[in-house]
Amino acid sequence: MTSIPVEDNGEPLADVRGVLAVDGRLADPGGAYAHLRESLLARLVKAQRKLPYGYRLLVVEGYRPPALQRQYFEGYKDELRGAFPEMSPEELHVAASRYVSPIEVAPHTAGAAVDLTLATEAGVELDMGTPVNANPEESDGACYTAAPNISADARAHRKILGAALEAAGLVNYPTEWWHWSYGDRYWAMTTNTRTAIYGPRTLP
Ligand SMILES: C[C@@H](N)C(=O)N[C@H](C)C(=O)O
Ligand SMILES: [Zn+2]
Repeated sequence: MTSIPVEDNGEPLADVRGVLAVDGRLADPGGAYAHLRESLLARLVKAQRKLPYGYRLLVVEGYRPPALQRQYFEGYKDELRGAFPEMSPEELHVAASRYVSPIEVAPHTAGAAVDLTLATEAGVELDMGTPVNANPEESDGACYTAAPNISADARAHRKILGAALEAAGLVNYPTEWWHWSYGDRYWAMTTNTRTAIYGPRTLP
């Protein structure tokens, strides 16, 4: 994926709070987690309008500073090393990359990816089969978007979420039902677009 060029269009990061419902479980003091590229946020607003009556998007994490992305990647690699001590460093890197992006291609550091779920108007989260951020080991693979080992309700909720977000132009990372992106390298690859339009940046 690193072969896909990035031509950042310079679009600013926008605050999601006050526009969509945002959950505070991963909040940082500066509010970085609640920022996304402007056009991605506009697409989420469109997606929310496509949801059935009474459903809302609930944003959990958007922009991630590079240092935090590295911390997530190394932390998960350490967890895997403890569980699978026989793995070589290369195998650990590949296995960790399934669930957390290595820094070179991380879409959250570009404000181009969002982790989100569905909730009621009152903010009660719907059953999606696993919590947001459940990893493949702890969820027995149920975090995969197309996993068969979830209830019919959870399947229906994933379908509703996916239909609204796809119609708004976002793409899903199939290891994680909650991870959607627009404008990053993974989006460019999936949509056959020549370049990604958002690269890594810092929050002013
Ligand atoms: C860690 C998880 N929430 C996540 O965001 N994973 C993707 C693949 C990422 O790090 O970009
Ligand atoms: Zn994500």
